[in-house]
Amino acid sequence: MDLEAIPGVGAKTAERLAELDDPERALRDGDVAAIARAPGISEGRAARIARGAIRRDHDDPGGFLGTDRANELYREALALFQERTVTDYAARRLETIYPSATESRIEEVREFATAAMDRDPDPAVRDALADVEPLDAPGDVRIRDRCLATGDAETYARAQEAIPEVSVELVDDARKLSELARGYATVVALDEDFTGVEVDGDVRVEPSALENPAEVVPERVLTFFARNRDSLRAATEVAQRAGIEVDCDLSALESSLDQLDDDGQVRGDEELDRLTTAVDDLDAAVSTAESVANDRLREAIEERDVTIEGADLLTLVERGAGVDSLLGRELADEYADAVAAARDHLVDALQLRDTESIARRTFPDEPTFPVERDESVVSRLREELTAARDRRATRRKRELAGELADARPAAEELVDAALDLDVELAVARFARDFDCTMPTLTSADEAPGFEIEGGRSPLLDVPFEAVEPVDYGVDGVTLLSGVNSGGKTSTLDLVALLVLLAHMGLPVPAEAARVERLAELHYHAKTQGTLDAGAFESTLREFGGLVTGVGEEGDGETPASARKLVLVDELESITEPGASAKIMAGILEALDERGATAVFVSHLAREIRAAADFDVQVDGIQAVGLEDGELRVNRSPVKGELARSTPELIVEKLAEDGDERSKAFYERLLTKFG
Ligand SMILES: Nc1ncnc2c1ncn2[C@@H]1O[C@H](COP(=O)(O)OP(=O)(O)OP(=O)(O)O)[C@@H](O)[C@H]1O
Repeated sequence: MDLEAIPGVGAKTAERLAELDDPERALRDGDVAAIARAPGISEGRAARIARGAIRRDHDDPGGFLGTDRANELYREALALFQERTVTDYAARRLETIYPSATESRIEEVREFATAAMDRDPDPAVRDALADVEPLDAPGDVRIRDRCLATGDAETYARAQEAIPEVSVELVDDARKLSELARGYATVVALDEDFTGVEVDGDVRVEPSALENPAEVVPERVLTFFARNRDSLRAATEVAQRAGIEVDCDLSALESSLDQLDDDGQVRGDEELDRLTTAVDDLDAAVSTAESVANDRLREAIEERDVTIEGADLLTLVERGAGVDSLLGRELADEYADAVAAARDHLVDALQLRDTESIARRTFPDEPTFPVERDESVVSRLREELTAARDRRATRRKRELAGELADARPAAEELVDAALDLDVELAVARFARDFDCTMPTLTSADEAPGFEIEGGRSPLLDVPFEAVEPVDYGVDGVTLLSGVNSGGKTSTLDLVALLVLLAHMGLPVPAEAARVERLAELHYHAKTQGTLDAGAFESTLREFGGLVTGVGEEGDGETPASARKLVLVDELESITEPGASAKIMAGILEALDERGATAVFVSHLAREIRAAADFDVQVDGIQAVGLEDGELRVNRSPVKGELARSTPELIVEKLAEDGDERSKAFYERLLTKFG
């Protein structure tokens, strides 16, 4: 894959990405977390790269988000999904979903989202997801008790590549091989020529070892599964609870994982545990056995009156014999009993089997007091037990690694499926939390503009339950008038949000929605206060560029602006009211000529309409009345109605309620609003 073909990836970034284990897979899967593991690539950048790769796959020119406010709303929309993920992976992965103008991309996400909406956001699955993480491939396993040996330079290089966990040694003769066998517990010779060479130590000739690395280093497999055990267990639970189909025998995987401890050692093997405990407890058990013998013997001696004839005593003294020979003569049976008890204790305490006969020789047959261990026998016993333990551990490691080696791809699939489920569940929760539907996308020829029924923005500053549904549809250039705080800005936000979600391929918070498939969304937020001359000029330039499509690509037949949705909030505040009404009228005329869809929120709707040379559509967010000094508002704009402003409403109220004399004054005032 040519990484530099991805939009936004230059030579340097391509080099960094190439350092990943499998950059193609990461990019293909939009795995932002994996891409961010490349050196010097932040998560934000990783998300941009992943989006770039998707854009390349779909021939998507990008650039849907035409303004800062559009971009800001996209971020807010994305955050609503990200809040509903459990894993970091899923949160990052969601960043690959972006508003696109390309049908195939939108369709791809729509298919995914439609299936996701059927998912049941079960809290138990949510809990299980908390421990699922992308699998970590340990690259730092180093095995020091084994080495590979070869006399061939090419095999040497292949071995280093295939099994980097062990050291590879160049050997040309049996002498070198035997030197190695002294330094390593096991030497695996890779050349057929070494067959039959007599060398002391564990030297195996295995010419096919490089094809089965797991047999030489079962630790590779075991460490991988040990490191990822928690994540795999959690993913297993997720799969079981959510009923995800994976090509993996989950109970076999679970039982294999149960046999591993955190550092990749085999656990739960009785024989291995017995041998390990025997090695660990050997010294203590020998000391206790010694005490058993001595306590018994001391007791026996204390209980006995020894009578010895003078002549015998004399012989003993003359021979220089010690008290031991007296013990042998007088207390032979008691000594034998005491030593037998000590030997039994040792064999029982350490649960010895194959090494029982060696263990019994720890205490001598010849009577002595105190009874003492034979250190050389204890050493031999230790060696035998340690070797048996290591043999058992290696065998079990090989067996378990054999069981697990083939399970790795399935394990990867399992974790991927669980992580992907988290992304789906975030979409499912969003759809449920905000009563969503899948929007319809139409081409401008089929139906231009947008049509929203019962849209409710989750971005409002009121709890979602309190959000009143809004119906609104626009096709062409429209002015949106409305009472103060009636919800004009909120309506633009709602329209922009729905348009963005629809172009992301995601469900929208509305009873029904239809949106024209657009190339760009230009949403201009309200300007704070009058602009100075410079800022005014640059804003005007921006609109100039927008309406004339300068520097932008059209598709030849339709002018570029025709596939842009333009949303503008109170542009009048950029300069004095008289001038801004004229400017806005001019912008609307230009947009109208190009067949664009645009909604301009303005308090100067009347003035703009008067200044425009075409019949501008004016819609209004109407106050239904004043209640206790508070406006009651119909949040759905009424088509073709210029909304009465708040001052007008108050004048009207005074004209109705005032006394006869002042009433005439208010009525006259009211006519001014015309
Ligand atoms: N659909 C709705 N449901 C419930 N509350 C809403 C809705 N739309 C708007 N509001 C409430 O009305 C407030 C004012 O809305 P918004 O700022 O959109 O009005 P506006 O007409 O743009 O105001 P201004 O005249 O100051 O520009 C919002 O902060 C929100 O609390």
